[in-house]
Amino acid sequence: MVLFSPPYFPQSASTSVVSFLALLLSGRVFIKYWNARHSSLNAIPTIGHSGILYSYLTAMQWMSRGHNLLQEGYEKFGGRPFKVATPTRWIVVLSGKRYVEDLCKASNDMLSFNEPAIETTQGDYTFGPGLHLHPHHIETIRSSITRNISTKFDDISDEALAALHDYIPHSEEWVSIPAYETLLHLVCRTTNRYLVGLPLCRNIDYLYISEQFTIDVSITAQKINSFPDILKPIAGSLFSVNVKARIKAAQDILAPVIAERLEQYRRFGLQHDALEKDVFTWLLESATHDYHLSVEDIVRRILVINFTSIHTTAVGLIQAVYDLAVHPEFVEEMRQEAERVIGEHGWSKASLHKMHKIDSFLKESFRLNGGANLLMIRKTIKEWTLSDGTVIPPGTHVGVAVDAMNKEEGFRFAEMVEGADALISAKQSLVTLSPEYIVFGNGPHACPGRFLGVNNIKVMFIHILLKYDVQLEDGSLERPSNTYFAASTIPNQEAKLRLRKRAVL
Ligand code: HEM
Repeated sequence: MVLFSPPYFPQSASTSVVSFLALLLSGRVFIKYWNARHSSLNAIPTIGHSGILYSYLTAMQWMSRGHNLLQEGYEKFGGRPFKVATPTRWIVVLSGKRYVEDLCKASNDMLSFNEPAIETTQGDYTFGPGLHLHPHHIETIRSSITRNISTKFDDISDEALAALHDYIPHSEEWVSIPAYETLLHLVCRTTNRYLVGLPLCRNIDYLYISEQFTIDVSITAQKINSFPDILKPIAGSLFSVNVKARIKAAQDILAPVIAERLEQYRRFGLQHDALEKDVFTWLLESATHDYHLSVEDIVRRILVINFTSIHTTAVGLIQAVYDLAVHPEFVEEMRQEAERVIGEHGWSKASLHKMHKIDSFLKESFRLNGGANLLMIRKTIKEWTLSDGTVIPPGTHVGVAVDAMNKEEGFRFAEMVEGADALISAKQSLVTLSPEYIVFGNGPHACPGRFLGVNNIKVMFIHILLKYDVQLEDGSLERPSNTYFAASTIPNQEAKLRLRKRAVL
């Protein structure tokens, strides 16, 4: 019989190992302490607690009070840079035109967009390695996805109408709908009609995956991020099971279409007329490596495009419809504009550009209730000196307190559509980037999908505006409150909307 016994370490050897590890640990703690004491971060004022230990008290509040901390810092330091402790690191918070311009001017070897983005999503474990290495899908969004909006405008509009028909009970009376859920479904179907086309965009399982993928990735990344770097590979493989299952389920649905498209591409190349104008072809157009031409890689990139587009677009639409419900005084003015432009120029992408009042309304809605209260997050690669002389050490996360910066003024629709301001708003539309208006970020990494997102929001918003009277459930004019979580702003998920079909159409 073999007796299993614990491995034998002579007493002195095990004591030496323990002493060595303890020495290593205290060395690390000492280096961290020394670096913290001598970091140039200490010269930047702090909101909340700043001591090496006390800062953890603020870090613990970040998840529930991040929004308040940013607002308090913005007010206390009058728009000058400040820092705030979060559970994983210090973040240096900037605000205002001057610092946004500093961010935009900094080169890619000074500030990294990708590092914090990969960290936040734990992309290597969630999306899978390779996606960030050659992110050609961003080129797909910048080129083909943006270029084809005009050509496929009728499809987008058709799907928005079909989805409204399916999701809103048919009645001549007022009907009540859960706002968040219904508008999210509407966005998901409309966006996917453009991306993957019929019949996939109505496949319930595919739609469910498209909506859930963002949530799965966010939850998984949070779990992985709660582990120290050294344990992340283990946490990554343990916690990414759900995301992997979701990718596999998407692959089961999309594989036949992708396999057929790849076959057509190999036989005829990209010039073949029979190649549909959709995301499958567009991804082939911007592919740069052989592995991009595989079913698995294409599925992952379609999910990532959904990840970047569905919830961002839905937040924009939901907040805009809440604003519509609480600002009945602007409804007639916008309806008249939409009807006049459609009457004179038809219903097309070009016509949307002529609807300045609707653009201004949406711009205000986006400005006051975006999807995040900290944007343009970057990580310093080298020591970075701001234009006011503030020095930020390498390896620091910086971001812009967009919400605090935007909320200085209330809903400015009336001023924007009257007098001189109307001219300004016509020139600076919702998609125009500027250092004062950063809902789509700014600089080299400004949102490449904003043209599609805004086009789709306008199409859905205008259909709702023209087809329905919209109220909050009890006719209340009080805007449904947002939920704030760390740096995210989530539109109210409980509010109900009352809709009544308009008699005129
Ligand atoms: C209309 C709603 C949208 C909003 C509010 C929005 C907002 C943003 C913001 C704030 C950024 C970061 C910019 C920065 O840090 O400078 C961003 C980046 C990005 N967005 Fe959007 N977005 C929207 C829609 C979309 C859509 C529809 C797509 C895809 C079709 C998309 C794809 C992306 C991608 C790929 C990036 C990363 C760009 C890069 O790596 O350089 N977004 N978006």
